[in-house]
Amino acid sequence: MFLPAQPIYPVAGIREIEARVMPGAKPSLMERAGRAAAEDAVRLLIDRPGPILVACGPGNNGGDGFVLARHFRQAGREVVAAYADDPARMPPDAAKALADFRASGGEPVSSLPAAPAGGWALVVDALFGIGLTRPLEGRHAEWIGALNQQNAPRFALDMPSGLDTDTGRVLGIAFRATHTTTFIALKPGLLTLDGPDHAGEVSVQRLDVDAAGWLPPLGHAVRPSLFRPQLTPRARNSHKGSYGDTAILGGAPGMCGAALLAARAALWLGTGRVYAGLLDPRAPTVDVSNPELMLRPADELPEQVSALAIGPGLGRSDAAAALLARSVCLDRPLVLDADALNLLAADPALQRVLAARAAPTLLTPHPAEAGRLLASDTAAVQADRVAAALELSARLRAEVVLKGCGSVIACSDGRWYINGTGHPGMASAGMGDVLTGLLVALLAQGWPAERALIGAVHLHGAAADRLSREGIGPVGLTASEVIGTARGLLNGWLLEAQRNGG
Ligand SMILES: NC(=O)C1=CN([C@@H]2O[C@H](COP(=O)(O)OP(=O)(O)OC[C@H]3O[C@@H](n4cnc5c(N)ncnc54)[C@H](O)[C@@H]3O)[C@@H](O)[C@H]2O)[C@@H](O)CC1
Ligand SMILES: [K+]
Repeated sequence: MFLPAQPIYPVAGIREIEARVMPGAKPSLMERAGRAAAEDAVRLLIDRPGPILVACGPGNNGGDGFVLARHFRQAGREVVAAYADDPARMPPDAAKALADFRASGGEPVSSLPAAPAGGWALVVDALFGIGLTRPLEGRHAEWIGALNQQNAPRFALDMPSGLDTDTGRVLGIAFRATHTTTFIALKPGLLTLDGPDHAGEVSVQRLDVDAAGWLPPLGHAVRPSLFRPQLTPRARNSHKGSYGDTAILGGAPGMCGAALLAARAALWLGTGRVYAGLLDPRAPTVDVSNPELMLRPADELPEQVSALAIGPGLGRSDAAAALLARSVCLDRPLVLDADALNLLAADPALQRVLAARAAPTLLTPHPAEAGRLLASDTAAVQADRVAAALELSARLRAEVVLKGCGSVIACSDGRWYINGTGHPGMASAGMGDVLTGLLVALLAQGWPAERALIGAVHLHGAAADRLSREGIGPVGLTASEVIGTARGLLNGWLLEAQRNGG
């Protein structure tokens, strides 16, 4: 269960590792890649007889395709390799892979053949990998369009062609894989933005390369092992003061629900005492479904809380701005969400105060909020989510989660993570408020900022994933439902850690 975290490298990192490993590599990395991919295909994808279509491109990704095609030929499968570029311009390793394919009796065809009567057993995309530099067009784009129409498992080698390796952006058109086998290590483009919709299931074939040994990674895929050290049993001799006090600030007129959702999430995730400070003068004084919560006017909150969050339902009134300015000055772990981020974006002086805080600051923007904070826009943020999250983190000296498909967590020292849990059913009202509540609960219980952020983001998505496996979502999943399941998952992990000697 607590699998080690996997490193993620952008193109430059993969190239650096390859340059170090390749000179002495026997068999060549391409030979290893093609063979490993063929093994994955047999193990995971091919469930019927019939021919296999391999579309090969002009570079080394095409070379991987020819190695895979040769292995299938040698295993007695019928293979059609399609190749439409100039063989004279192939890089040497790929040219050798083509020659070996020919030596095995294969001969590439130069146009994409129509599917046989019974369909392809497998469609393999070996057109482009990490060397894609511009949008696909012309014949390559047509081929991808046609491959995407095939009623067969679709298998991408290293990257789905057309998907930018570093950012997950589709350049023109991209292959829609049911499975991607990626080589050496994960790449950000497989995990964020359009990546998950195009990569399908992802497996990593390391090709006997110890990537982290050659180049220490800055990026990692989020795994529970990253917060495993926090999963320690509660002491029997403890009391509610042992698990922190937290305050959620927000709840302007018409938006009390947001603050109450965050407060409920903080309570259900184990905080000792939870205050909700509400701006609405007509706000309820008790939450009848969670009478444990202490509801107060926003300006009457105790200042000695263990951690606080501001933003859910905050609005942008003068009172909200004053509350934010006060919160930033408290020497406590602080989560900023929603309109707290929008108010901060409009106040450069407050940004300077925030960046000088000694206690941890955690920001939970969606792309539009991140765009405002960076004085750019949503499109610019989405164009490179990892870079945007890192820039925000460095500028404001904060731990940041940039929400969205493949949430990116950035730390102010340059390390980053991409989360893989969650699904589109989470695109619904109140989901962000619940994340804020989960996060502040972990902070109040003493989790260090980075682990709390990783833990809350992972847990939030994992709870939604579990619910959708039970038929609750993706359609119609509500934020309230995530809270109870998140609690169940955290308790399950605690138990498991305990059983394993935690
Ligand atoms: N470098 C190596 O030794 C290894 C590479 N491997 C494979 O090789 C891939 C990288 O190989 P390459 O660097 O040759 O890159 P690719 O094979 O991804 O593609 C590069 C070629 O495509 C062209 N190109 C880029 N964008 C294009 C576009 N939009 N339209 C038309 N042509 C375009 C480039 O000019 C270049 O000729 C990896 O993804 C992996 O699959 C693996 O075999 C492992 C070892
Ligand atoms: K590919």
